[in-house]
Amino acid sequence: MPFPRPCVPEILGASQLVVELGARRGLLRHRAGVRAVDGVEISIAEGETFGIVGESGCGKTTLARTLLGLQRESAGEVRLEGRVVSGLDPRAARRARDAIQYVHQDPGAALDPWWRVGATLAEGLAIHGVGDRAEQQARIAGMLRAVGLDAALADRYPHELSGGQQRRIGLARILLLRPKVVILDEPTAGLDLSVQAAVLRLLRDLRAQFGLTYVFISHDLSVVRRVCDRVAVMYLGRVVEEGSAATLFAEPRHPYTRALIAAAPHLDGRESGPSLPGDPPSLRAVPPGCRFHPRCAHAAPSCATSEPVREVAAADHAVACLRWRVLA
Ligand SMILES: Nc1ncnc2c1ncn2[C@@H]1O[C@H](COP(=O)(O)OP(=O)(O)OP(=O)(O)O)[C@@H](O)[C@H]1O
Repeated sequence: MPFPRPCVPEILGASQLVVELGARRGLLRHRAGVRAVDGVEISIAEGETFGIVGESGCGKTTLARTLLGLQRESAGEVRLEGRVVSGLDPRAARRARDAIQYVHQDPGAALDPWWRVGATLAEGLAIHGVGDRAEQQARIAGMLRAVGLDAALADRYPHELSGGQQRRIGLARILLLRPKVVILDEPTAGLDLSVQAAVLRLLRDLRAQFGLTYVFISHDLSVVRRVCDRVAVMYLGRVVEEGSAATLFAEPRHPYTRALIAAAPHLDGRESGPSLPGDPPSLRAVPPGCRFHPRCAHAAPSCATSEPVREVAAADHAVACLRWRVLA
């Protein structure tokens, strides 16, 4: 049975997506591959933060690489902004998906240790033929400020930056390419709680500033529950459950989702995870009667929703309020 979906336009989607890895087909030796992605159907709405969770090895990274065009699909299709972008050769596949960028889970790995940060950032712009040297430098300085860093950091080498600063540089690097969809692979892994909160707040601000859609891959269910509008749960290459974060964590239906939530520390119904400075102190502390979602463009009289919608996720609100808009 298909999962309920929000009524805002899809920006990125996949149907019947299958990815087999490691298969060998020869005359004498034949080796079956691993179905790392097995019939996945997803539809990600413009402007939302879509979480993908599941245990190690369930296929999250392979799905992300396939959406990006770095891994060829064995069957099925990938859609970006209403166009089918699958079934192409690797270079064409990646080119067709310029609007999707990936933030690596190890930000240091995406930076060349021998290059100053500014040179790495400029290289991305040069490859995409953006501006002359002066314009590139101006854009880099502006983007470093947008991610909360001093422009002077462009002169540093990666090892001269903290983990949090490296993550911000990783974000600056891909945002310079003006993506519409950003795949964040474990964006808070290895950070202490206060740095996690700062990174999550930055991600939220950047989403609003640049009109981004996020695909948020994480093992940390407390962070996923806090920042994602909708969540897909993967198990053995399949999406076994998908729904709004609020509903999925409150009333998980699939036994695997229940087990995953039961195994997660601090997910006993209390607010958990890093608090985000600048957020409402607690979503639950918003007085009942607030009738519009933070990202709904409609004030109470014109909004079709009658619930205290700050307590539900954006996707639920999107379903309830047909005129829901993303304020980017
Ligand atoms: N190149 C490959 N050849 C064969 N099998 C692979 C290859 N890469 C990954 N796999 C297998 O595919 C499955 C999915 O791997 P994937 O890395 O996508 O999982 P994941 O959910 O991202 O894991 P993690 O959370 O640990 O990063 C695993 O069983 C893995 O062993």
